Amino acid sequence: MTKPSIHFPKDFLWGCATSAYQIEGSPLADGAGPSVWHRFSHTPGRVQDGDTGDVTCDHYRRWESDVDLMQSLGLNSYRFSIAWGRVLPEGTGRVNAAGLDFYERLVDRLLSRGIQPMVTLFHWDLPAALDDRGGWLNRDIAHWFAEYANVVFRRLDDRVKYWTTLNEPWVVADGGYMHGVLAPGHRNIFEAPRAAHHLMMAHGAAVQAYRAVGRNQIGLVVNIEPKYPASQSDADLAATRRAEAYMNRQYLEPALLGSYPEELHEVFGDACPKWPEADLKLIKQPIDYVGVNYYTRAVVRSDPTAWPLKSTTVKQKQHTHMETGWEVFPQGLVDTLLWIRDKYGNPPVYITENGACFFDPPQVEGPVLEDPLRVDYLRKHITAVHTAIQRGADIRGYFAWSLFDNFEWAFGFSKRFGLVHMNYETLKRTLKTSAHFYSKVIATNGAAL
Ligand SMILES: N=[N+]=NCCCCNC(=O)[C@@H]1[C@H]2[C@H](O)[C@@H](O)[C@H](O)[C@@H](CO)[C@@H]12
Repeated sequence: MTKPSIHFPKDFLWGCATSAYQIEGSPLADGAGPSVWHRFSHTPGRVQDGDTGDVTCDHYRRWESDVDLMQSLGLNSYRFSIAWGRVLPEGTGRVNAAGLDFYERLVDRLLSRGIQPMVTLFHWDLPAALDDRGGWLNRDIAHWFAEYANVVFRRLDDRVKYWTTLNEPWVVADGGYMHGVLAPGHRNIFEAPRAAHHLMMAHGAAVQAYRAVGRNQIGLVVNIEPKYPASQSDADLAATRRAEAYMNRQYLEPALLGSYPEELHEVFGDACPKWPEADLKLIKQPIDYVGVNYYTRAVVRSDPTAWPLKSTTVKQKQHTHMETGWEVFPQGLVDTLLWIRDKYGNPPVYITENGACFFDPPQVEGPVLEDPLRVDYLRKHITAVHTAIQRGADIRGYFAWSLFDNFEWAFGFSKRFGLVHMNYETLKRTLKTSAHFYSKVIATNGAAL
């Protein structure tokens, strides 16, 4: 039987995603102020092998040829983030013209190559000067973030059609304030929900500011990891509900519904704050789309000894090279997209990140490096997106994570997610077979899957 031909909607965005601290390098160049990730990566023991973002892919200096590489792949869109500290070195007040100019030149070159920019305002690299003033623990950060957003909107909204306020606030609150494994490295259950709330207030303040000056689209990017109970026992079902509320609903629901899931009281206990209604009203600014970052699912088992969720995830068979063994589970992406369709009124959705790190075979020299596991992962997950579209989900684009191998936060350079291999000594970019595969998928709008 011939395979039914797959076609995506006519104006579907096909892109790759990156973030400033992970690919740019030159974190202090041309007047830029340091971020919390500059400090964190320069603190011994915080990042594997002592890796830092000082050079990484050197995109800050190689951006022109990198945009030409994107064009050669046939991308019609590119998702990247702006480093807040390049634009406002102290986080507020003085604008660093050189920093803003860098991003303006990048946007102009992308557009000249027929590539639509999708710009993230915050992808974890908070200016260190603001962390010194409390960072995400200070309610004033909503105003600081709106001030920064306004500077960028006024310069670029005539050319940037797709804006994102925050990338994955869950990771910042959970990694940076609950477990302390990411910048700024706090381990405090009383801080985590406050950081989470102030992140969402900043999101709302930036969207509110955008409506006064912007004419295009703005949204929020969340990581969604669907939770499946390890058994139908009451304990496992309750643990699964807590895990889903903590990761998947804690940010989406204040943004879309103006309320927090009740299960958060079970997670945070007496650390669970009570917020004024006005805060929730600010957070619930109408947005134009939801960005979904999908990597894997979690099979959840109750574990009363596990902090703070009292649950653990059960490792599954086929998984990627992530330490916690992210399972390859494309059905989870279908389930996630239909869950959003049904639970939140079928909002426009972009898959703003999807990809995998595998232990790619030893990097032999040559024009193309073989990465069959990543090709298989991308094929299955892009097919899952198509399945969800056929079942009525309003999906408008897909961004592979990531264009290049890059700085994978606390894992440093040990994890490779790129469709393009990065030689960190020579900075040579080498296409992997997944890059060629993705090019064909884009060129045929999905038919080559
Ligand atoms: N779903 N799930 N699973 C568990 C939670 C995952 C949270 N981490 C991410 O999604 C990060 C996102 C980040 O934007 C990017 O900066 C990171 O490089 C990638 C790869 O790590 C992903």
